Amino acid sequence: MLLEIKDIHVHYGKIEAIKGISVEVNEGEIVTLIGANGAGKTTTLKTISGLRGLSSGSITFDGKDISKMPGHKRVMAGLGQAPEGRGVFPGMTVHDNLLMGAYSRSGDFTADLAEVYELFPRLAERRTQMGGTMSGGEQQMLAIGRALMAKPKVLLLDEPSMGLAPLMVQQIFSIIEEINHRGTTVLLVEQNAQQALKLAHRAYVLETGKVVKSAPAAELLDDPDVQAAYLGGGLGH
Ligand SMILES: Nc1ncnc2c1ncn2[C@@H]1O[C@H](COP(=O)(O)OP(=O)(O)OP(=O)(O)O)[C@@H](O)[C@H]1O
Repeated sequence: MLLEIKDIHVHYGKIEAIKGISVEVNEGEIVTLIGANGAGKTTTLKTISGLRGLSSGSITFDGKDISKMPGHKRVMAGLGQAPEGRGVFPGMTVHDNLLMGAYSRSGDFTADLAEVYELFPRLAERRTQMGGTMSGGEQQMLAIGRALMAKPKVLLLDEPSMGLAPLMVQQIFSIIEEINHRGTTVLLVEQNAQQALKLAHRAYVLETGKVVKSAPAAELLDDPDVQAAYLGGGLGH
């Protein structure tokens, strides 16, 4: 197993937001965490990336306990992050934003830059444009491209579909699929349960800080409870 989150508890002050969540991600998989607003998806992802500390439980990545490792070291160890709200540097060009993604690496990354531009032709067209003037979808592409520049073993994605038009969501999701085909494992947090379940191999359903279901994604797409709660009242897919 590449990434193992074991019985983590996370607090905001006295409030326990995550009440014992366990998630496993195997090499080569796309795993998704779905759930309503406030279920704890983002907090779980932030805890994995090191932006929040945990009160108890453990996170093991690539055979090492990283529970107490600082966030930037987790990136260097191979946990790539494209944060919620994108985190693009607005006053830097697209190109420089991408180069920032490789800051922790040594050696030549020309081939990786070329691959990111190949995956995202839109970024290649706009390489001299300022990050802050890109559209929401383009900024999402840039955030993912920048994360890829660190050559992650696992890519952590926090709601990449947020605020995007359906066509752009489809584009982003098909690029995520392609990134996975090329060998990167993906852990995806999504409100858009339908799209996420279509893309992922396995999924976890979170409710109020706990996992209430975990199963192959295709199974959850057909689960009447999941359909009623997260897929538009079972209107099909
Ligand atoms: N900075 C914070 N301070 C206090 N409580 C917080 C903070 N961030 C999140 N919470 C609380 O933690 C719980 C989990 O929130 P979280 O953002 O992880 O959920 P989520 O499933 O990602 O939802 P959303 O899709 O709305 O982001 C919620 O009850 C939320 O109010």
